[in-house]
Amino acid sequence: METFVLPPLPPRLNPFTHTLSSNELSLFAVAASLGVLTLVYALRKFFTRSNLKPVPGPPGVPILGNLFDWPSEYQAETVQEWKKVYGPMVKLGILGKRMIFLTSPTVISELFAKRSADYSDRPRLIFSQDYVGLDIMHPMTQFGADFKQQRKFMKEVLHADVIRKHEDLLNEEGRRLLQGMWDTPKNFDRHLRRFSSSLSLRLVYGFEAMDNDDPHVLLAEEMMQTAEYAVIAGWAVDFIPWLRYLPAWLPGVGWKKRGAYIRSKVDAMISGNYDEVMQKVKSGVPLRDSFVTINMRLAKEGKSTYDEQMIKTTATAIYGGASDTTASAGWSLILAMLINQDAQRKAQEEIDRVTGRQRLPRMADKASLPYLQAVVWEVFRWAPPVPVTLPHRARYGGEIDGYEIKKDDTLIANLYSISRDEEYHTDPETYDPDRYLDGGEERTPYYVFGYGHRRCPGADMAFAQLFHQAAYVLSVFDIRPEVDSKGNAMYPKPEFVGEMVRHPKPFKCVITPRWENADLLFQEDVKA
Ligand code: HEM
Repeated sequence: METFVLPPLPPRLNPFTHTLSSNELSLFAVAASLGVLTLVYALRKFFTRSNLKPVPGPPGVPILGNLFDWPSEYQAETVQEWKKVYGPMVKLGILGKRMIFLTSPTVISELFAKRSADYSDRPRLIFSQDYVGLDIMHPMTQFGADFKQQRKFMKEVLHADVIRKHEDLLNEEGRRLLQGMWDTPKNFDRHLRRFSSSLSLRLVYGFEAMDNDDPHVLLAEEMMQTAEYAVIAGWAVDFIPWLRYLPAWLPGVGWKKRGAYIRSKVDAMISGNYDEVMQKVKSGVPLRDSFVTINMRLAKEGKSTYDEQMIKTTATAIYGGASDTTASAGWSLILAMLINQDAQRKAQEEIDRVTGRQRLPRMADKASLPYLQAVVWEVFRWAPPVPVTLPHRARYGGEIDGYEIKKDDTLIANLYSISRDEEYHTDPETYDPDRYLDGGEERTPYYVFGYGHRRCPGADMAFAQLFHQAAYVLSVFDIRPEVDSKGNAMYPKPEFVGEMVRHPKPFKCVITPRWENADLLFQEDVKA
């Protein structure tokens, strides 16, 4: 098969929303489409008059609209600034498509939770869905029968009770994380990355990743990168659907070949890992029970309603949804503990009261560790790993607070805006676990996982994983700032980057054992 190297990513845009990539677009297509659009726009304006208020937003330019306003970096923060000018809903129009950012907690929960059936579809993206084949992956599946079946399957395997059954896995990977941080504390970010990848790989396929160069981790990363490229790079055919009928040999239609190439990568991830598990099972190679082996067995025994294709794609969606997001949360936890020494000390004192420094915490200790729970929730709020939801499509037109929503509008909730809403959270820029405790009574930020039918199906697992990581790391290590030549502490400024998943910029810290022989905790687990 013909292969080629992916070109550097164009300016990054939000998933599912696109600007035009010049190399893909024929001038003819643009000119013709602009003419048609102008006419359609004028006619529409004339014939459709509504008493509802139009959603406000930056003014833009004729036809191209807000193409040049699209925030390709720091999207959550930019939308938060727009909120101050335009209010709870901010509209951007690009080439006749309407994209509405939702910024207020009440509007978001009204549309995505209360009216979830109307606003839980995904926009139709010809390139990534038809050419790359991502339509069968849960995050991209249109709202309908397939989506509901996938969701049921996900709920069954990611339910809190099921997560509890994986405690041995969390313990094993947690100990390996501690050993890595003990041996090379400066590489804490790599150890956390491996912890997240390996945990997801083992849970889904039963493969262990001993380091970050493990071929399964590399394949998954490549697949995620190419899939993200397919979604966010910006493809003319998504704006001008008739471009799909042009033959692939025409200049400017190279995107068809590129789609096939990306599809081969995605297929390799979907089928490669699955086939390897099948092969190992057939040859009697011992494998830990995983999502794939359990469901393969059930299907073989005729006890499952899910076929092979469903098992494969769900496995890929779980791995894809889990690994980057949980790694991001893991780094943010270390950063939060570093710059909030007081919170770190309080969490460590609470852990010590429960374990007596004689063992590592267990899941059953969760109820006795309310401060640690608050520490974890506050990490999710202070640094939301997925600051804006994936885009939702309005299946019907509607009205909210006197504003008009049109059928096919793309709606994106800025979850970051909720985390910074002063009516929701006091002094929102400050990291403060106490806000949920001792009569603080602020709402637990469940919203960081989204709302309604599209709420993150991995929320319980994500919480369990970060809680476990926090409990283990804070049992054994102190996280301190570096000091300069005069002995002054050098606290990093918290800064975050990333599009779909946002994570802290690299930072330094000093990680040391809390006492001599603290390693006995994870090497022997004295009273496990
Ligand atoms: C730090 C942890 C995580 C955060 C903050 C997070 C957050 C989110 C958010 C905000 C969405 C989009 C909701 C929407 O479009 O309205 C989402 C979707 C999704 N997440 Fe997560 N997530 C996390 C971890 C996980 C884990 C551990 C898994 C799998 C085990 C997972 C699987 C998914 C999937 C499959 C979707 C697509 C759902 C759909 O389209 O219906 N996520 N997540």
